[in-house]
Amino acid sequence: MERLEGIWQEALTLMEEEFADQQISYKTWIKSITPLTMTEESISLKVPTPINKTMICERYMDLIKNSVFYITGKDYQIDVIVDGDKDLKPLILPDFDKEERKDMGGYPLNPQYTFENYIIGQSNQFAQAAALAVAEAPSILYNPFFIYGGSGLGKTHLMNAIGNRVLETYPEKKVVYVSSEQFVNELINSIRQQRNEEFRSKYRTIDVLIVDDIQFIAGKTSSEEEFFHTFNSLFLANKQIVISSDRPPKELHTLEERLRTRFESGLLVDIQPPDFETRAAILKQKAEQFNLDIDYDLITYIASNINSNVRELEGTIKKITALTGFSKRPVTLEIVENALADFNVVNAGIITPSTIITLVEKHFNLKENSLVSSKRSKDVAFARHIAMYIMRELTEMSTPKIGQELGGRDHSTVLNGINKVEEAINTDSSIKNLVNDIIKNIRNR
Ligand SMILES: Nc1ncnc2c1ncn2[C@@H]1O[C@H](COP(=O)(O)OP(=O)(O)OP(=O)(O)O)[C@@H](O)[C@H]1O
Repeated sequence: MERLEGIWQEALTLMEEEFADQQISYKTWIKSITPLTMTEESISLKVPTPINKTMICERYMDLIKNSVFYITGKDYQIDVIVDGDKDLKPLILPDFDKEERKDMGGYPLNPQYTFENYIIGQSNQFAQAAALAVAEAPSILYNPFFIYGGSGLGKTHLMNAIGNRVLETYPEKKVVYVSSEQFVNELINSIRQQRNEEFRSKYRTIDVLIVDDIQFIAGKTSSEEEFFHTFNSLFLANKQIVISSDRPPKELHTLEERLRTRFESGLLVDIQPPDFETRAAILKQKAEQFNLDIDYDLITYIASNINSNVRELEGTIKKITALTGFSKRPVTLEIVENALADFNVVNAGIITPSTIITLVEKHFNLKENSLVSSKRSKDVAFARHIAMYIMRELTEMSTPKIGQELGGRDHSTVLNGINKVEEAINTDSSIKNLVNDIIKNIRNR
């Protein structure tokens, strides 16, 4: 047994390297394995759920076998056994007629939004891997699952992809996708029509509840109250809850504390604006989707002019398609510039964190890299706070990402810095002018 444990530890190290940035998948499928027994020919491994077994057998068997072979020089047979003691099987309701789903309310899922056509890059791979894990094993892995990020970065796409995949894999499950605005409207109508009970029973018999843009519920007391009860009853019944928001729960300032705590109790993932390669890949995919014949040079030209929002990338492709008259006319630079003009971005240049850092340092006459250093002198700390504030204003970066850019500071330090600058701007007009000047310089650089 000791030998097996040693082999397994080494195998884990090898396998972890293979997963590189996909730590969620590694933890979910590989780290959860317990080595059980070993004979001359075979090794048995224990996994927590039947879904883990399926995933191991279908996706990761070669990886495991190869890693064990690399360490032992022997081709062991690998047996996978589900841990019989834990009843972690997903709750499956009795037969559920697909037609009935139409009566479940909520928006219909968008069949165009799938995992297959979701382009993965550095900015979203963590969110995508976690979303896929949730879709493959609802109620088992990450509950609630909370996705946050700026507008147009693909949250709705991922949420729908989860719903579509759940229905594909578990057609008997009741999946409801709803925006928080729709939830609020339905609640108000049900109160008006004295149909509260109907509303409650509808929302409390769902297997997977997907709520988009939860920020709109924050501050609406009776809706929060109702949502809190819906959340609790689903959660206690081991049903999957997926939530999206434009910011992390901590920054939903008007949200009741108890809801915030509930949201934070599951897995929080963020989606960042896509990097250049991802933008180019998304544009390429969208161009194919619209049958657009466009050179890769022009794709990269668009990718370097639109730097934050996937919706705008998509809009540019749609505009180009319209400008070419839906004909097979080749796309020219002129057409592209024309399309980009709509988004007011031609030659606007990209505002990167390092541009902001450099210009703030120059403005305060600080040495290069002062803001990312560990220096905490008053003037450096003040300039750093200004940089945090400006990053929040001019980019779509989340506070953890801003912290990362500024020398690995944590989310609460960034939030604190931004709050200080906000306060100063509101009380001191010279600081307001100073910040505005720096922003102007960054924009006109
Ligand atoms: N990684 C991606 N791959 C392919 N398409 C994407 C990707 N990310 C976003 N999109 C597309 O960009 C458009 C906008 O995305 P989506 O509506 O999901 O954004 P969102 O984050 O929900 O925005 P909002 O907060 O404004 O509702 C959609 O058409 C979506 O398909």
